[in-house]
Amino acid sequence: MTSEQGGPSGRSNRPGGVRRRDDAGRERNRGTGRNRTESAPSQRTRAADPARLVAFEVLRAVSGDDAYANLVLPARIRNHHLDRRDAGFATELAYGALRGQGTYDAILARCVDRPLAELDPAVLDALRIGVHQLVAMRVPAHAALDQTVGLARAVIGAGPSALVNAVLRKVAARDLPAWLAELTAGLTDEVKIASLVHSHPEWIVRALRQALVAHGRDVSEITAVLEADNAAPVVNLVALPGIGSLEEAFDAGFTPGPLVIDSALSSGGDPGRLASVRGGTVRVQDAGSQLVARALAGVELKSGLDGGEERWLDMCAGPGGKAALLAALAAERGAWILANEPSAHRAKLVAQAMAAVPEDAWTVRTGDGRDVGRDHPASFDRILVDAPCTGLGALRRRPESRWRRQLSDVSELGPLQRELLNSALDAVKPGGVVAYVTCSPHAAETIAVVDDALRRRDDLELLDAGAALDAASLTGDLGAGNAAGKAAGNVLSPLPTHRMTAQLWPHLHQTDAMFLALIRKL
Ligand SMILES: C[S@@+](CC[C@H](N)C(=O)[O-])C[C@H]1O[C@@H](n2cnc3c(N)ncnc32)[C@H](O)[C@@H]1O
Repeated sequence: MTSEQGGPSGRSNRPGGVRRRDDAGRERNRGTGRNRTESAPSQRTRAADPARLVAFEVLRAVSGDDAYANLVLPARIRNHHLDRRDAGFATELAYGALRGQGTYDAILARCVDRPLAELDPAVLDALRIGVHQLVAMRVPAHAALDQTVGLARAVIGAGPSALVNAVLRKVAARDLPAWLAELTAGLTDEVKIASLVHSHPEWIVRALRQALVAHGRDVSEITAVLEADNAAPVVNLVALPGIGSLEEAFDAGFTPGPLVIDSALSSGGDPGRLASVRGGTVRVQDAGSQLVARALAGVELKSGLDGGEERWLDMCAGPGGKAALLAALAAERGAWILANEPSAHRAKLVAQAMAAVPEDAWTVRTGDGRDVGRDHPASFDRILVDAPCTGLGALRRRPESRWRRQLSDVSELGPLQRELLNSALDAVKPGGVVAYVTCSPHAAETIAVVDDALRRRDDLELLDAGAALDAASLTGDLGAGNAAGKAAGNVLSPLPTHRMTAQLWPHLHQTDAMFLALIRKL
């Protein structure tokens, strides 16, 4: 099926031609009466296709200015007035080229006569965009070549565009399976092979393999984990309980979320077009985040025997996703929540996120969570520590982060994670519960941190986080408790304490890989 595009991006970038893109991003040219694959490079596309230009600008901002793709992309789409279909094409191209960078650079290294580091970074970004179209998108090779060469000519120059043309022609000589066979020929190291085939740094492949075992799963699941990281994630919505409604989202094509109440999901489209999302009563939030927040809210307390209102704390609240859901849940049952965040800018985002919730239900504190235990000892019934972490469980949402993160980040974050958890354990009332959460399954950021707390203190008891997630879910059988893996026959792990913690996985639950431990103070 093809359809004519309206708006500025539907106009031809070439004299005499009208550019059309179908659902798969294929383009058809009409009106020039010339077979463009036969024309010389210098006579081909002279201006950049806006969708490809947007993808290129995103890659340049990410590699040149350390920008975040998910923040840059929407602004560039707006600047270039892309319609919905072009925006989808640009998103797939930018995110795909960023996710696939490891594999694509390995392919390019075989097609360029010098080390890639010696290329102009802009040329390298144009090449990555070209490779993604050639090996991973349903774009005809001639369109991928012509348009990428045209882009390079328009934004970098005629000389570099000739290099781009020559290199991409070599890339186009093989399809992806043939390239992968060539790249991995003679290799026996499973980590190296997975790193090349699934475009993850080797240290992350190693860490995710270890994380599977540490959380009681089988290491053979690594392929599914890496594939899930490379798939475009669905958009999840949450209607703030007692405040928001999903009716408008359902009318717009979202479907009810299967995992958690008051949620919806969609595989495409911009949720920002919904008035309920713009008004903040419905929010974009991964189902895993919703589940861990609801699990904490649902757990039975042995504190609060004084009969007063429950006091909750979100110790690391920015930018406020879980704080907003927790605040709405707190408001429903007459509780109050303090949302703490050290960064003033992010603290403002937290207040904005909670703005739809009655304001007597919440307060924002701008400060270091490590001080809260000292400043407010034994003061809270429920505390969320959504600790700063490597984010290795959310790689599908942050396409560039796998290339930015380093092994050293894991050990650098460890002391902060431990201090925050310890501060929360000081701040919680006896009988109250602390949820320690990360969007990373890395054993050093999850069970090792919880183990240390349990070793250092004798006033703690671990609750069954898997059961709490099940109770918070619609299905009741998530199988996220780490005991589930043990039952599945993995004899290496987990240790007895680990069996009480829980780990969600993108390949199993279609959520971010959130870790949850629920710790009660005795
Ligand atoms: C994983 S994010 C939290 C995400 C948030 N809960 C949400 O759902 O939107 C971790 C947050 O911890 C904050 N943070 C960093 N150092 C901190 C500290 N010393 N005390 C408290 N929070 C800290 C970061 O600024 C960041 O906003």
